[in-house]
Amino acid sequence: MGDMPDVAPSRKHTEVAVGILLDPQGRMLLTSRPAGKPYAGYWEFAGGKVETGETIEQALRRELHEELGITIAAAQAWRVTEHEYPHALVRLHWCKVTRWSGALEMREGQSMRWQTLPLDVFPVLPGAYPVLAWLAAEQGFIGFTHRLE
Ligand SMILES: Nc1nc2c([nH]c(=O)n2[C@H]2C[C@H](O)[C@@H](COP(=O)(O)OP(=O)(O)OP(=O)(O)O)O2)c(=O)[nH]1
Repeated sequence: MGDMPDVAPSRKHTEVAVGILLDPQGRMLLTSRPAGKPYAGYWEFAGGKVETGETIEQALRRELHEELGITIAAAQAWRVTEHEYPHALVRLHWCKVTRWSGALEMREGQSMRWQTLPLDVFPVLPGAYPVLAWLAAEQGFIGFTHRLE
């Protein structure tokens, strides 16, 4: 045990850093999951798995650079959620990102949409539903946040 990195509180979770990119008008960036990944074609917030030794912020910076070609300024951890999928039990570390440099490029062949509530993209990864509810509460938005069919 002495050599184990003191990062993940539980080994059974996959730690994921997720970025809620917000533009100056408060719109949120949603991207579609590329072919070949679980839930391909589902809409999500950009991000990905934390690698050994990385902080959440480092992982988010790496993922957003790899996926979107941007370099983010400081990201602040906002909420943490968990979701159980058939393929994995994930712990999602949600961060709001309002400042970045570089133009958005879809480096993995994804699609992107700037969205306001209610989202018009469909389907959305179920692991993102709770965060949509919190964003709605923050914005004073009442009603369904996303389509279910
Ligand atoms: N990026 C992202 N992942 C989410 C969201 N909601 C949600 O449940 N997840 C889950 C889906 C996946 O199980 C996990 C993210 O893993 P991933 O497979 O996309 O990560 P990755 O890009 O590092 O993948 P890879 O290198 O293994 O291909 O988190 C979300 O809004 N954004």
